[in-house]
Amino acid sequence: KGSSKPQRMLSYVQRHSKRGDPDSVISTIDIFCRSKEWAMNVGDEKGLILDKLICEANPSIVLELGTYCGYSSLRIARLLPPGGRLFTMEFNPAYAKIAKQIIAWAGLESKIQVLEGPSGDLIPQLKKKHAIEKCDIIFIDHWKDCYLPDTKLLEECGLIGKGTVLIADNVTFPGTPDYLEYVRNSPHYSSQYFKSYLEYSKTEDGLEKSVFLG
Ligand SMILES: Oc1cc(-c2ccc(F)cc2)cc2nccnc12
Ligand SMILES: [Mg+2]
Repeated sequence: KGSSKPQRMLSYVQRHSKRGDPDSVISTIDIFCRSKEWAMNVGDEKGLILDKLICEANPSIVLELGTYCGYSSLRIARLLPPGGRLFTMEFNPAYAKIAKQIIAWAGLESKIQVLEGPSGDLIPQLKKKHAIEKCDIIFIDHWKDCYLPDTKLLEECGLIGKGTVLIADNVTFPGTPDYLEYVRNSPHYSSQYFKSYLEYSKTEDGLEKSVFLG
């Protein structure tokens, strides 16, 4: 049977990072991914850009599409103001299970809620089930062909309001052409590309920041 990469990442975190210290957990995951096994976290280079965008927006409610092992959940939640909340959606139950343990190890479980299931099913439940009005920031980092349909669904559900900031990972590699075309050509969004590199690699990638204008 053997272990999975997420399981090996969790073990490495529990052995090499300081419990209750999100920065220690984040840097430990980056060391694991650089020295042991590459993994699809947003990573430290794009992560620094994400940090800056989160701090600038000072968000209360953040939605993340694509939890994986919880790396970006930690990056986001550690910067939230008191009372701020992160809701993160993960389709893969094995990933969600590991993410919850990494989030707990880092001591951020009170700020993060991991929602398991397809984002297309979970998004329409957010308002009623989680008393969410509008999202301040939406970090999109799941399957590339879901970026655009989920953005349209979020608009239809009234979860995107004037000033909502969409931040999308991997818009260059693996690439999300239909999503980019939409946010860059829509009169309702003001978009900006932050050039960087694919996590733990030399390939170009970047984050697209799109502000909803109303
Ligand atoms: O950041 C990412 C990178 C990759 C990815 C795929 C193939 C490669 F060769 C390299 C990197 C996939 C991802 N899927 C979901 C969310 N984020 C991802
Ligand atoms: Mg990604």
